[in-house]
Amino acid sequence: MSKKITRREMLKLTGMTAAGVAIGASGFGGVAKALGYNLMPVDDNLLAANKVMFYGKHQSGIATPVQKHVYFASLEVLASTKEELQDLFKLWTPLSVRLMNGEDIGDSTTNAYVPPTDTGETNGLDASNLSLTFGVGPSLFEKKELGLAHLKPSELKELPHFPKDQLDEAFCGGDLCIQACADDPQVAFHAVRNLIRQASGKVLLKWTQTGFNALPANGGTPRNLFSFKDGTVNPSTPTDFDRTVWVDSGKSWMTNGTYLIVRRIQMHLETWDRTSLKDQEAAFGRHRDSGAPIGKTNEFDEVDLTAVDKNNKLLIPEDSHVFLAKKANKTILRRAFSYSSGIVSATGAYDAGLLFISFQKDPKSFIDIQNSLGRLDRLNEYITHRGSAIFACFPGVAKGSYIGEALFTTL
Ligand SMILES: C=CC1=C(C)c2cc3[nH]c(cc4nc(cc5[nH]c(cc1n2)c(C)c5CCC(=O)O)C(CCC(=O)O)=C4C)c(C)c3C=C
Ligand SMILES: [Fe+2]
Repeated sequence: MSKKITRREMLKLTGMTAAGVAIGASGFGGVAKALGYNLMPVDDNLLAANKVMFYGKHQSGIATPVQKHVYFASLEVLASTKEELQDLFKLWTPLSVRLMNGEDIGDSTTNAYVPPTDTGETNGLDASNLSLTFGVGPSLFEKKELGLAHLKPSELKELPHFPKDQLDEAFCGGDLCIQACADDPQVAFHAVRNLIRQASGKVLLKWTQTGFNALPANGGTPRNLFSFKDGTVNPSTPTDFDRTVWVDSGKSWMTNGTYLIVRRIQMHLETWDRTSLKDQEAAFGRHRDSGAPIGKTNEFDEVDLTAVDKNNKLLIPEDSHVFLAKKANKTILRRAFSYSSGIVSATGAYDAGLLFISFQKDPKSFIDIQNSLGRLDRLNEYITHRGSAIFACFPGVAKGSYIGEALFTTL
């Protein structure tokens, strides 16, 4: 059985690295071995209840059916060499498998005089369909000390300023991200908390956001805080995902990876709640209760942008959200969560809205859709974009490999 790394021992390890102790060409792995650690891969436990697989061609948390909760963390990297960062991902790999198995990150502590290895707040809970998705932001490649500049994909650029953006730096950017999704909020939080704790001195939390989804018992589309079904038109088949989400083979270290775009969008519930149902439906271009396109009956009926009423008036208004989004003729995977984070102190309004997360093989698809929504989208009256970040999500991890290996082994 592999020897687990306790926090105290980890502090010794990270402390040594941070202090610049010569650790030789084999880096962290060498030090770990010398101290008696076994960084052998941990397996997905096929018998674990409510479990999402860690290993695979693609990372979890993308094609994984959306869970009830998210804990999204954007991180600043403090590691000062590429090897240090690589070692961090090597360390996070077996810990992530354990977390997604619903296990503690280490053996339970028998010595009451040291802090427990695992923080412990998920004791008694199962894996709760935890998924973990790791990505790297454009700013990581600008850190000269890491020497990664030549590996930055041309698609990985900070997003342009969009009309109506009112971004708050407190919810923007990041060198790394961890998207932890689970059906229990404490399981998602615990995963990020323990990964960060074991990475002491290597990363700092930059910003975080929790979110939730109201998943109907019959498995239907969740409703957002404006009460509309959100996520109806989305890729669903493996062919759709190949077309829309996964970076094609031959595209360097990003092959089988994808680009994650996150936008923290405040939804002005007070204004919405004073709006007539007719105007609410006109803003989206869909009926609220059924989720059907205006003029149709069923949620999944085709959205026909040319359909007219008896007066030859477009059924789906030209300035509606759906009309403009569809008009861009680009596809993305939307995997959003609602959020509620108290109030905006300056106004007393709800700080609530949508943690919009999309995955696409090329960020240009998102940019084209957002530009199409632009100043015209009737929804703009009710929403404000407050946060924004983009991350390149690694391909999936093969057993025996580690998160991000393709990036670190490309010359
Ligand atoms: C740039 C991409 C998009 C942003 C930002 C965005 C914000 C946003 N959307 C809703 C609610 C709904 N969006 C719906 C459809 C829809 N939205 C986008 C893109 C963005 N939305 C696309 C590509 C589509 C699909 C268009 C199509 O082809 O039909 C819908 C309708 C139901 C559905 O298909 O999911 C809703 C509802 C909110 C509240 C919001 C910001 C807060
Ligand atoms: Fe939308």
